[in-house]
Parts: sequence; structure tokens; C-alpha cells
Amino acid sequence: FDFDGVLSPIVADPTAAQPHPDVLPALAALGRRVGAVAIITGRPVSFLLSRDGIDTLTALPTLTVFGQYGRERWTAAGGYLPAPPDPRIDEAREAVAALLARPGADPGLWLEDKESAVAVHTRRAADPDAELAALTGPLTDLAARLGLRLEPGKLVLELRPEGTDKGAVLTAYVRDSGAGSVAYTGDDLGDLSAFAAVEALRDEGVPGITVCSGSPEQRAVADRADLVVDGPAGVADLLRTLTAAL
Ligand SMILES: O=P(O)(O)OC[C@H]1O[C@H](O[C@H]2O[C@H](CO)[C@@H](O)[C@H](O)[C@H]2O)[C@H](O)[C@@H](O)[C@@H]1O
Repeated sequence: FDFDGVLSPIVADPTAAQPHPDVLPALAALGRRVGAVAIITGRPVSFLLSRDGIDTLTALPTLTVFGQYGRERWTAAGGYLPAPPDPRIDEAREAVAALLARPGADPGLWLEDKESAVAVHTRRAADPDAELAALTGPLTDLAARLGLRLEPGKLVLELRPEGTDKGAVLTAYVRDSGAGSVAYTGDDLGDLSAFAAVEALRDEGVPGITVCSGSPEQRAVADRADLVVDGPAGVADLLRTLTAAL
């Protein structure tokens, strides 16, 4: 599972995102009946583990959280692998902060500092889509200059090191765990690589399904998914249906 938009409703302030109240108990119940549950998110692990009610999930002995697109990993079994520090992110942070502090910049633009990545959010700007479009050129250039990856998402542009994506994480996780089948639920562009991974595993004979937690905001994901449900509340319904079936 992805986190934002899937387990947690999209909100204007990224620091305020919390799991949908129905999702955690439903996921914990399903988790007790399947081989393993993983969350693969752009968020840092520390953010995930500080969410309200997350103990419901972390009590699952098979839970893995892949943070920052897989650059860090936490397992309920006791392991935490931090994201390696990258000095290019310090440069990126400084350059992005200067961009957002320039005269006339919309005060609603917000820099999210994930330590090993930085993201610029436009959701709280006066014209979020126009700000996103205006930032794309400068941030693409900055990413190219520093050799970083520009990761686009829902009213966000993130600069992060290359080297991994959700698809690579999912493929390795399925192979390592020896899973006999796989389901992945996402809602944003960063989830498309995980959908592609499920499709590739399916071609190899590992049954799999891709689910979109749908919203009008990101249609490309719904178009690619096998199944579309209605946001996090729809995800909770699906989890309960699967648990009942199992
Ligand atoms: O991989 P995910 O778990 O989906 O994380 C992707 C990004 O999600 C967050 O931003 C998104 O959710 C915010 C809260 O609902 C929303 O305000 C923002 O517009 C969305 O883009 C998060 O802040 C990023 O760090 C994640 O990479």
C-alpha cells in the first residue's frame, strides 16, 4: 500500500495527514490473514510511525514500511535501515528555499524537508496548478544540475536521489518474501512503477492486482489500475471484503 491518498485522505497541510479511521483496523484484520503487509511511501518512516493509531498496524509481526521510495526501511521484526545521507540534498534545500523566498513568491508554497529529499508543495498556493507548472522548469534544471531525480506527484515536486522507485521495491519484496500473489494499492504517479511491477510479476506467473484509490485529481492512475475504489474509505471497504472472503 501507498500511504497518502490511499491509507490517508489528501489534506491541504501535509504535516496533518492521518490514517483514515476505518483503514487501520481493516488493514490490521487483513494483515492477520495474509502472508505479509508492506507500506511503500514517499514519506519518511518516522512520519508514518508517528501517525495516530499506527500501533494497530505496527503490532502486525509481518509489517514492513519502505520510506522515501525505499531508501529507508522499517520492519516490525525489529530492523531499521536509514536512508543514506546525500550532500546534494543540502544544496537542493538551499536552492529551493531561495526560490520560495524570492520577491513575489506565493506564500502558500511550502518546502517539505525529508532530510534525504526535499519537496515543494503548491496545494496551499492561490493557484496551485499554475504554481506547479511555473516551478517545473526551474526544479527540472536544478535536478539535472545536481544529478537528482524530480519526482512529480499531487501538487508536489520532489527532488531526491536516483536509484530506487516503488516498482523496484515491490519486485524485490515479493521475491524476498516468496509471496504467491500480490496486491498493490496506489493513487499517484509515483505508484505507477509499482503497478508496472505487479504487471511484470503477473507475466511471470505471480497472480497480482493493481488497485487505484480514486480521486478526480490523478486520472492516469485510475486508467492503469485493474480496480478503482473510492478513496481511503473505499480502500477500507475493499480490505473488509477481502478479509471476509479469506
Ligand atoms: O507515496 P505516498 O505515501 O503517497 O506519499 C507521496 C507524497 O505524499 C505527501 O503529499 C501528498 O499528500 C499531502 C497530504 O494529504 C498533500 O497535501 C499533498 O498535496 C500530496 O502531494 C507528502 O507530503 C510527500 O512527502 C509524499 O512524497
